[in-house]
This record gives sequence, C-alpha cells and structure tokens, in this order.
Amino acid sequence: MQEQHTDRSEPPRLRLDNITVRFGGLTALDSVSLDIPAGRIIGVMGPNGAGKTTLFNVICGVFPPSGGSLELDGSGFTPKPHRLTRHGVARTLQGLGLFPGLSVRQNVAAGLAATSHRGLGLLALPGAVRDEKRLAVRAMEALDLLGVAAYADALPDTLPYGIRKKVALARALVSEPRLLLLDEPAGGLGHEDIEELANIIRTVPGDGCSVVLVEHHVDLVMAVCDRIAVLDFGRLIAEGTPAEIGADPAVADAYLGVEVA
Ligand SMILES: Nc1ncnc2c1ncn2[C@@H]1O[C@H](COP(=O)(O)OP(=O)(O)OP(=O)(O)O)[C@@H](O)[C@H]1O
Repeated sequence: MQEQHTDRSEPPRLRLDNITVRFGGLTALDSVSLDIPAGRIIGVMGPNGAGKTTLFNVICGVFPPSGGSLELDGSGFTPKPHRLTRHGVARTLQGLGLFPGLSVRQNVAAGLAATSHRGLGLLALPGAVRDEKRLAVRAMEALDLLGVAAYADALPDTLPYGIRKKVALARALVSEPRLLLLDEPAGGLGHEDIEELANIIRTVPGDGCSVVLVEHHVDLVMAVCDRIAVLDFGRLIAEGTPAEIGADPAVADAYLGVEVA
C-alpha cells in the first residue's frame, strides 16, 4: 500500500459524479460520487445486491447511467465496451471471457489487437506480419510477468482455473492500461492463489496505472487497496483507508445487519 499524495491540482484518473442507475423502480446506484486517483488501488465493497457490479458495468459502458457523469483524466468520458482499450482502460471479468479456440498467447495478444493498426494480422502483408510478431512478443512478456509463460501454447480450457485467471489478467495488462478494472478477481481461487493475486495487484500502480477492484473477498480488499468505497443498497455509505473502513460502524452494520446504537 502507498501513502496518499494526491495532488489536488491534478484531475483524478477517473471521476464518478452523482452516478445513478435505475432498473425500472429499483435504484441500483443512488448518486454515487467517487474519485479514483492516478496510481492508486481503490476497492469497491458491499454486501450482495449493493450495486458493485452495476458500478463496474457503468465504468465499462455496458449501459449508460440514468443520471450523473464520468470523467477520465479530466475529460468527459462516455465508455463503450469495445473502445475501452483505446481509452487506456482494461478490465477482467468474473467469467474470464477467454477465447476457447485460441492459445493462451493468442488470447493475451487479443488484448492488444484493439490498439494495433491492423488488428491481429488479418492480411498477410509485411506490415501485418510485423504487427503480429510484435503482438506475440508483448503477449509473452505479459505472460512472463505473471509467471505463466510456460502455458503460452495451451488452450485455456485445458488449464487449472488459477492459471486461467492469470492469463485473463495478462490480457488486461498487456495493453499497459492507465486504468485497470478488476471484477471479483479472487472468485474461485484458493488461499495461496489469492495471496499471489494480491502481490500481482500491488505491482500494477508502479507505472501510474490506477486499479478499481470490485471484490467480495474483504481480506483481499483490505490488504491491497489504498482506499475503499463501500456501497449498500446503491448508496456510498463509506469511503476511506482500509483502517478507516475497518473501524466504521456503518460498514459493520451493512455487513452484519447489526443495528448500530
Ligand atoms: N439488469 C438488471 N435488471 C434489473 N435489476 C438489476 C439488474 N442488474 C442488477 N439489478 C439489481 O440491482 C441491484 C444491484 O445489483 P448488483 O449486481 O450491482 O449488486 P452487487 O453488489 O454486484 O451484488 P453481488 O455481490 O450479489 O454480485 C440488485 O438489487 C440487483 O437485483
């Protein structure tokens, strides 16, 4: 974890301003405002149905908010899922979303294809071949970083879940994003894998990338995040350092359903 040195003159990497999402009569997010500073890891926690996935989906552009706005590095941001990489935003999903027919290396290279001029070398022109080689090299570097380069030629479905999770993370990191969105990365992982995941997440802000970590696993959030936002019934009920969140009675109340005097 890093100390807060937020420069007030710098816009945050991502700003959520009064984000509201309604599904019919249900308010899934209720005027949520949150700043994600550059180079920081921000956790989003909350009990079931609190609005975490909805928040993640709004940032990814899965659907537009019913109200409010987003800013990325000080400019208005209208996210679209297929254009995230061009904005320097990468994400991992709960369902991993790996392509079963592509090798691990090709899956990771696909994370770069959106930034390449020609995609994945669809035409066998010299420039396209050069691009494809460059993508393969970058993919190998990302796999190496996560310690799974040995599986480069394997098909994802033949690999254990923990390895596939790392491949999905390598695919998100290969584009060197300025904002990384992680949706439940600890889901389905054992204790040792979660510790390893924590170490990997901690390294991401090294080059200024911000991380939004939406996660059920409270211990992981507490261990890696610089700051934590807590949602309950679509409202932001607390925001602070892990120590502040750990001591906040409203958070304990939301999680335990215990009436706070
Ligand atoms: N597409 C949708 N249509 C209708 N209601 C929805 C939709 N998506 C989410 N909701 C509702 O919005 C509320 C917030 O859901 P959301 O999935 O964001 O919560 P969550 O904090 O991610 O929950 P969990 O931890 O269980 O995944 C819930 O009441 C949910 O039933």
